[in-house]
Amino acid sequence: MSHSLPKLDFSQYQPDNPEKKETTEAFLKSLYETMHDIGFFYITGHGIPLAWQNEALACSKSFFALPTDIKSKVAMAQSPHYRGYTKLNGETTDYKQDNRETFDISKEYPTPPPGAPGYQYMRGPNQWPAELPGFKPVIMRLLVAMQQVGLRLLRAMAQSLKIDEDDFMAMFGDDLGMRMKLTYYPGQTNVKDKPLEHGLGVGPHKDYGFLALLLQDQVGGLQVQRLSDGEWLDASPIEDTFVVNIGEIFERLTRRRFIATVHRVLTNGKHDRYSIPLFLAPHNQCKVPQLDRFFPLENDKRGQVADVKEDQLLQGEVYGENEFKGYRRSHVAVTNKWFFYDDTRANWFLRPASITQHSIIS
Ligand SMILES: O=C(O)CCC(=O)C(=O)O
Ligand SMILES: [Fe+2]
Repeated sequence: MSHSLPKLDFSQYQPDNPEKKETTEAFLKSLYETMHDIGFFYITGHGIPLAWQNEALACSKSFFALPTDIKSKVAMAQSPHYRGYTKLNGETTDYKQDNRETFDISKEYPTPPPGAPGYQYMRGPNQWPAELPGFKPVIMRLLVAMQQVGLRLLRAMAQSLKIDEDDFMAMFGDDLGMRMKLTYYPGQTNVKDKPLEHGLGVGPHKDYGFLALLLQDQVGGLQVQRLSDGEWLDASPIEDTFVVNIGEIFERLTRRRFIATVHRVLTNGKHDRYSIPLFLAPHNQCKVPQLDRFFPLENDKRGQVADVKEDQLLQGEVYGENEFKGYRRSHVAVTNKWFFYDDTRANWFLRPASITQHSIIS
């Protein structure tokens, strides 16, 4: 089968090995061209064992196969850190309800101190299903491995853009923003978890933050919209590869030298599909550099800015505040249950325990 998206071999990228200077340079050139023209590619040579990938997909499948009342015990509504299970059709993309269930995980961070502003609660512990004791180690093993590959890809991207690598990487660090989503897209013929008729697992969208790295099973359904002609290309599954793309904020920071490409997932006619995307973003306190820090406007080749909506602009704003804004909107019930806006302090805070325990909104 031919695949219309480029495939890059990440083992060619060895920036710390002087003997691999040429292959590293060649990799960076292809990376730049790919991110400039298409904004989506597969990576091979990533170093994550196939067994870790398959075991994580199998664990994810076992989780979604649990009865709804068991899955609901780790519902996202239970977590002020926006972690856990979201039921079928629980989120909306491009005005249509998603035909998927998700389970959101991040690194295990300590709970923020009492009185911390709301956005700091994006960090905190995960929820884990007590019924599946083997789940956590297998999922966390993949999360750590994908995070390492993701950070290495970001470093390669900075090098290919010829921007200051240390300056760019300082936006991430230990407290980086990270989110893994286990996803389950029931097939159109699934009678238990019947998808809506519109046939979209997830509607057309650009990812928001910086980098997305995706593991998918062999079913297929992910499509990428080519910028030049609007054509939808299949990102057909290729075993032992990950699919890479960037988010809107990064697109903006590069002044569109790199593009954040629109993509969607079609519901498969017959088969259920499982995928595991990981999203990386700057650390909580990071002030994303002014947009012309890396690329002053006078050197702007494309003369275009990305279409990040005005209220998502990040200039001078703490990244964590912005990320929190996105989550507040996507998961309104979770927000109402856990947070309130305090006019006097002009910020969001966790509701006092007495209120959350008796909350009428669930
Ligand atoms: O499941 C996939 O293939 C892609 C999911 C996706 O685009 C997303 O969650 O942002
Ligand atoms: Fe996406």
